[in-house]
Amino acid sequence: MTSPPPNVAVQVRDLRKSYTVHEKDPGFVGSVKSFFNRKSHEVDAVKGVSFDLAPGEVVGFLGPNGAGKTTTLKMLSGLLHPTGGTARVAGFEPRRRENAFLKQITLVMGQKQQLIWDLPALDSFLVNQAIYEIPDAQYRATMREFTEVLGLEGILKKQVRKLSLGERMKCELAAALLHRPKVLFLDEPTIGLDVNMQESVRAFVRDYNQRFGATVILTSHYMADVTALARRILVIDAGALVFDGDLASLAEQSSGGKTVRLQLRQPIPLAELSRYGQSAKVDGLSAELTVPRAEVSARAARLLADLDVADLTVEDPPIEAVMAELFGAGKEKAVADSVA
Ligand SMILES: Nc1ncnc2c1ncn2[C@@H]1O[C@H](COP(=O)(O)OP(=O)(O)OP(=O)(O)O)[C@@H](O)[C@H]1O
Repeated sequence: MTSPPPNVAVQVRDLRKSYTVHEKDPGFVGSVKSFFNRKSHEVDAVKGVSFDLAPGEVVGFLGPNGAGKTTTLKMLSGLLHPTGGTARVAGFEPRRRENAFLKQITLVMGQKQQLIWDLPALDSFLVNQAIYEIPDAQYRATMREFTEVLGLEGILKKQVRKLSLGERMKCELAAALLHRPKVLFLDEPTIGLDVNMQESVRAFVRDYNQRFGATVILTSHYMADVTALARRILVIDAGALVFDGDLASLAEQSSGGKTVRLQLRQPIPLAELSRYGQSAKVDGLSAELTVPRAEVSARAARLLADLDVADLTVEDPPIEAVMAELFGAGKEKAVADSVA
């Protein structure tokens, strides 16, 4: 494969990964049987994915459970060898795991930890300083910045096992970014965190991206992470890329209509508002309803002409609703949420 142009940080072409899964009946008899007659089948986890990321781009990588997100990120960070296709990250072929490559990337998995459990986080940081050969001055400067942005003061010297989940996640992020990688693979970095902690992780990632011009691929089940950080969205479903575009165009994929919110000067009976659209709600002088995407202008004009409207806004459905609809799961909930 020829080198990608310098304005491409991540280049993925027809990337594929199949796992061989060995089957075994439960129990001792099953073990003996499988010893003599081993059965297996292939799982095509990633089926020919292609995309390019520009340096500094932040991309949300979305998809239902088992879609192939983690497998893709593991291939891009060199932990898994692809079955087919090619990837180049920061100019390197990930599968070779060259030192120079490892210094350019990081993989953060919210469900896994790299900090040493029985030692203070500071000790793990020193280990990483040695592994990544971070010069002392750069280590101290980065530690100062991270301590300030993440609020690490007071927790660095505590045994990791005694930290709260949120405190530990902040330390995990700091450890993973200490060597100032240029490409970040963040797999569910906010999983299990409370809303405030999620927000501080987001702020940290945003700050890091801006400060170092890092390229970020982020998977998250919390749409707030994605909407706050990423303009571009890649959606993978059953191993295949089914969407690559901005958030607004993802919302366009929804057939669920748009939400019209009204601020009225005169109260209106619910039955009357319901004539203009679906799922109408009235709360005092505030009202909302869902109207078909293609008829938004016409319905809005009618509402303005017929009612005493102080303010009218039109919103796309929440991204959760679009995703639920795209994946055919929780459709009723999606519709309910989209007008909540
Ligand atoms: N080591 C493995 N051996 C066999 N099959 C695997 C292995 N790892 C993942 N798979 C399968 O590959 C598919 C993709 O899994 P992957 O973990 O990449 O999905 P994901 O999109 O990250 O899902 P989630 O959102 O649930 O984390 C799934 O069908 C999964 O069961």
